[in-house]
Amino acid sequence: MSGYIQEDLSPEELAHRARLASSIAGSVRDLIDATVRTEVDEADIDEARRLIEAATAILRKDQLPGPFGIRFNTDGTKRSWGNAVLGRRNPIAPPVVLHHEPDVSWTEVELGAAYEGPAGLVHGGVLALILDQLLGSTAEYQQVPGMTGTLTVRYRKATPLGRIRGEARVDRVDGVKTFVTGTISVDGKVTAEAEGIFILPKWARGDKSDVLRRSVGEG
Ligand SMILES: CCCCC/C=C\C/C=C\C/C=C\C/C=C\CCCC(=O)SCCNC(=O)CCNC(=O)[C@H](O)C(C)(C)COP(=O)(O)OP(=O)(O)OC[C@H]1O[C@@H](n2cnc3c(N)ncnc32)[C@H](O)[C@@H]1OP(=O)(O)O
Repeated sequence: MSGYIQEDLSPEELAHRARLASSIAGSVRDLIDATVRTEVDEADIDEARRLIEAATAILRKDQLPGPFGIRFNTDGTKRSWGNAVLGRRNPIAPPVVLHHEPDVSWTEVELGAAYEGPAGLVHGGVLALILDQLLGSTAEYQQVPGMTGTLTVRYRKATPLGRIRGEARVDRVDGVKTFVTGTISVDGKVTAEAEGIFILPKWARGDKSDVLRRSVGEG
């Protein structure tokens, strides 16, 4: 399967690239929030556009031919820096930082104006996006990874924009299928519940899944 790349970078080089990735993505994320909320006049919009287009031209000077892919590091960690939820380099990603404990994986993330659905509330698709990754990464961390086969979300209460907490646990494993449950909560109250069935695809069964199972955690 293409897009999975082994890269041998020194820890110093990796740390350096991580800093660069986070800094540019953070600036663009701030730009997205500023764009959603700006009230400036046309002259300021024109000036801002000129500067943004100049910045884009600088970044376009040297580009990957396609998406970032998933890169495996020598220490066994991997980088999914283009990932839509976790991607360190991806300003569309909230970004979600996952914490894995023996029985539970969790995240706390601040969702601002760019993630709005109903007025003042988090878009349901954004919650599903976060739950998909959280539940999928939980399965991966427990060494029973898979692609999302089915994700079911029950929205119990509206989720206001701001700080949310996600939690997930592996419920059971049945052959190549891992069943994971999770919640989104705000101020200790559950606003959404999910169940995901993660399936190890045929192409990743056997020896390849051993490689994958050893490569957990984001570098
Ligand atoms: C270097 C190696 C790398 C290997 C990587 C491999 C896997 C891990 C991938 C990622 C893990 C990492 C992190 C996870 C974190 C992220 C979460 C987000 C992940 C995504 O964003 S991912 C994108 C959205 N996702 C898709 O793009 C899936 C498209 N789809 C397919 O790729 C296939 O459709 C697949 C694989 C789902 C199944 O295909 P298949 O041919 O392998 O399965 P097969 O027929 O063998 O069925 C086996 C058993 O699963 C049952 N079954 C089949 N399909 C089901 C379904 N949909 N729901 C419930 N159960 C289902 C059968 O009924 C049978 O059950 P039973 O054994 O009981 O009969």
